[in-house]
Amino acid sequence: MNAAGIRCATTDDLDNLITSNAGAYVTKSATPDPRVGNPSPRMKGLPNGSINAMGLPNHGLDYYLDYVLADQKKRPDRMNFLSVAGITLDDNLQMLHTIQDSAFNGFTELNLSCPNVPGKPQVGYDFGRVQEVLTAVFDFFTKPLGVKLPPYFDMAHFDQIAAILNRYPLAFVNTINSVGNGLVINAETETAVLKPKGGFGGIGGASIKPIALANVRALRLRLNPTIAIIGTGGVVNGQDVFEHLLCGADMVQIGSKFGFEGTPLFDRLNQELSAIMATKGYTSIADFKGKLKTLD
Ligand SMILES: O=C1NC(=O)NC(C(=O)O)N1
Repeated sequence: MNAAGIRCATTDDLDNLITSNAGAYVTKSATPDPRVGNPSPRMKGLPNGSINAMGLPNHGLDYYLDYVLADQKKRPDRMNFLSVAGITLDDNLQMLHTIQDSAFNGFTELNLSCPNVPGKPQVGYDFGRVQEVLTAVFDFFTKPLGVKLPPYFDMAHFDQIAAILNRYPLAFVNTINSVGNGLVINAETETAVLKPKGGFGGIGGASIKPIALANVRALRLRLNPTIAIIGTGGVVNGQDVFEHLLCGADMVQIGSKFGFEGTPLFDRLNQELSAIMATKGYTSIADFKGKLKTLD
């Protein structure tokens, strides 16, 4: 499926996704009200990925909630994900109450990892805040909900975030969001390529795959088996999908590459993954999911 933020901000984008061979879709992370986001240029394609400092531009929760409600009426058998990214805890709770009180029966993805709202730290890097948010959310929210996490880079942090997440009835954890606050420069003009935040932005694409796979594997080894894992980050071909699944992902999202290639990507990845499975004699993802071997 797509990753939140990529070709999923408008009803046209979402129509393209539901008529594609993607297994599911997720909507652009919503704030309670429409949001313009950061000034452009705020996203740049790179030779092996992308950098972005979008700043959560979106049409507001009602726009996306209306869309998924209409979709679930038309296609009750299909999975859909509604992403929310409140700037404050109150915004998140307000949006989740709206979703809880609505007829929506799909998955909610609570984005705790947007790196691009100036002055707002990523909740995912403040473990106390993560606990505060999830305690408040699960005080009332009973529908399937998962969290979108930033990448972690320290074994103790994998231990700490997993210990927190295991205390809540999460349907899934989506790991990772972009690698926050990288910097891409144009050496010829001696200028940062993005306008917002002095050019700092989230990095996506092939270069972040080792970080994404590590986070998928570390969390799969630590989270309760009742918590599914969506693997996101660095997927450009069927082998990358295979590697995410091997690390323990139950589903895979594609961001940067989907941004460049569009919906034909899903057909290509499905074909490439099927070819790899056939070569290896696997007839089902269950044959190899989570079965990464180590050298010890
Ligand atoms: O969670 C997010 N991750 C990103 O890389 N960018 C967007 C954004 O800036 O809106 N949000």
